[in-house]
This record gives sequence, C-alpha cells and structure tokens, in this order.
Amino acid sequence: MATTLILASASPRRQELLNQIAIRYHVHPTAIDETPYDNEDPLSYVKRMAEEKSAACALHFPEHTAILAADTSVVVNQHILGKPTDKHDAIRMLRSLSGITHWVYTAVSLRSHKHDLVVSKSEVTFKPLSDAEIDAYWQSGEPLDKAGAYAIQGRGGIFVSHINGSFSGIVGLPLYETSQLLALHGIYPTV
Ligand SMILES: Cc1cn([C@H]2C[C@H](O)[C@@H](COP(=O)(O)OP(=O)(O)OP(=O)(O)O)O2)c(=O)[nH]c1=O
Repeated sequence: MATTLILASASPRRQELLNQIAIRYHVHPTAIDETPYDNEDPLSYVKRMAEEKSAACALHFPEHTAILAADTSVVVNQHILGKPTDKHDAIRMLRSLSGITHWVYTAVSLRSHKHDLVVSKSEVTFKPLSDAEIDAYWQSGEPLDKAGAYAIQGRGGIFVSHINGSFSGIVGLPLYETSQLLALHGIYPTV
C-alpha cells in the first residue's frame, strides 16, 4: 500500500515543487516558534526548524505516517535572515544583500518509521541594488513572506547575477535531495 505523505507546510512554493516532481501529498501546516536561540549558528537553526515542524505535525497523525517539512534561511556573514517583519526590516535585509554573495540553507526533515534530514546549501550573488530598486521591489509585495525578503523565482530573479547550488533549494524545497529522502522512505513519483 502506498505511504500517505503529509506536507507540513503553508508555503505554496513547497507545494508547487512537490507537484513538479509528481509526488502526491496532503497539506497540514504547523505553526512553531521560529525564534533562533541566542548565538545559534544558522546551520543548527535550519535543521532544528525543519525537525520541529515535522515533529509538531506528526502529533496529529497516526504513527508511521510520512511527514515532510522544510525550513529556508538566508545567511549573510553567519547571520540568519528569516522573513521580514515589515518594510523597514525588508529594506534592511535587501541592503545587506546588495552587491555581495550570501548563502541560502534549506533543511528538509522526513519522518515515518524513522527520521531523516538533509540540508541544501547554495550561494547566491546579488548585483548592487539602489534604494529606488529596493523601494520598488518592496512595493511589489513580493518580499513579505520570503526568507531574506526576496524570491529568486519571482521579480527578485533580476537581482541575482549568479548561483552556485540548487535553484529549487533556494525557492524552498531542494528537489534532488528531497527525492532521495522520499525514496529512502518508500515514496516515489506517481506514473
Ligand atoms: C530565498 C527564497 C525564499 N523563499 C521562501 C520559501 C519559504 O516559503 C520562505 C522561507 O520561510 P520558511 O519559514 O522556510 O517557510 P514558510 O514559513 O513560508 O512555510 P512553512 O514553515 O509552513 O513550510 O521563503 C522563496 O520563495 N524564494 C526565495 O528565493
């Protein structure tokens, strides 16, 4: 019998990415406290977030149901940029990314009869951004629900001069690593 997969995420991007690789799932988002611990390093943070999201979701389902969760953070000089809280925060984030290379970490957690976790790390280089460009981008509405206040798959794509890593990982669910994890748990694309 096919394993039921639950996607513990409210992110439309994660749903679209799973659709792209023909994986069947049900959506059950979870809300957890996403505040980093004092001095928590970014890698530990994304791993902990993905694990906590899948664990919180698993409480609502019978044992052995497969639960998939992920967390994406933008990392600049070892500082974690999550989703901006307001315009001021988004502008601060975009200014800090202007003209430099940063990291995007996405951790993916999958629980069924066992727990597995993978982390995708990508480098993203931005062109220098003027205040006018940043302001216009904020007005587009795109930054608000995105880690680091940008979306590479949206209008923010014009800021990105180079990437080294996984495009889908930057968007929120690294497809190569996720498909490997799913296969470990007996979950495959529909034919
Ligand atoms: C860097 C980047 C992030 N993002 C998005 C992916 C995630 O949805 C979001 C990071 O926030 P997350 O906290 O990882 O995810 P979420 O709160 O949107 O959803 P959930 O916790 O329910 O799974 O930023 C993009 O869409 N494009 C990008 O280029």
